Amino acid sequence: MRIDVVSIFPAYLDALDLSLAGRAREKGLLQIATHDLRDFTHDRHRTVDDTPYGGGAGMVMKPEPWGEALDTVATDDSVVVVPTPSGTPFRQSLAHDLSRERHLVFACGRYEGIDQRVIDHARERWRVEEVSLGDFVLNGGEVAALAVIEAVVRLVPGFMGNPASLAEESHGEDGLLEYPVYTKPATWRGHTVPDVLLSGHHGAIAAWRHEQALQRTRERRPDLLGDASETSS
Ligand SMILES: N#Cc1c(-c2ccc3ccn(Cc4ccc(CN5CCCC5)cc4)c3c2)n[nH]c1N
Repeated sequence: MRIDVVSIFPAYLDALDLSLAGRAREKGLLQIATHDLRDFTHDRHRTVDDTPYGGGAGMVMKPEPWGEALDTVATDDSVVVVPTPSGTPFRQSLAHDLSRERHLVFACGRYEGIDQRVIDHARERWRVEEVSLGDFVLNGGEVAALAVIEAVVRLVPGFMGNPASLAEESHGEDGLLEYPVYTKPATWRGHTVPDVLLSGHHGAIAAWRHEQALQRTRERRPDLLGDASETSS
């Protein structure tokens, strides 16, 4: 897989060198490159924004630099991922979908967003996914790109050291939240580990973990359980 990220703050993505993505790059499973949007401007001030048509606060990112950047970076089989507050909520299902793609191009906006014509034009040439991390407001798309990249890259076949750990994850096939996890010491500041986890009884451990996951999901994310959440025992 290849990932290209276009941003006016490309150094924001340096954190990827520290994470799983860095290891994937070493293993040859992943190529990642960042691009400074200002390198696709031609004026002395390397201008990337202007005032919004129709008025309103803030500035909007100009279409021309984005057009040149995507022309340069994207290829026929690219998927252009655009983080935006108005995007589709990013879910594990989309992470799985994107992990099978050959080339992802992240368009990280700033200011009040990217001129809509950039997205509309991109949809004429590539698959475009406008995604949101959640119902809160960030100052730009870089943080979202980091999160999406990490969620996607860890699903790339051959990437995770222990693929079995992917099988048990939250928001996976069973759609429940993660059960609580423990490690040594057995007692820490007066807090003990649940006896069942020390029992060696794998059936009982699996049942306890499922019940814990169900209880947590009921309490914190009843929406994941559908209509049955109120009535199930
Ligand atoms: N993913 C994700 C995101 C983002 C995100 C992603 C990308 C960009 C690019 C710029 N910003 C800043 C911004 C802030 C407010 C608005 C809304 N305004 C109302 C009237 C005109 C715009 C538009 C943009 C971004 C924010 N925020 N939250 C998420 N989950």
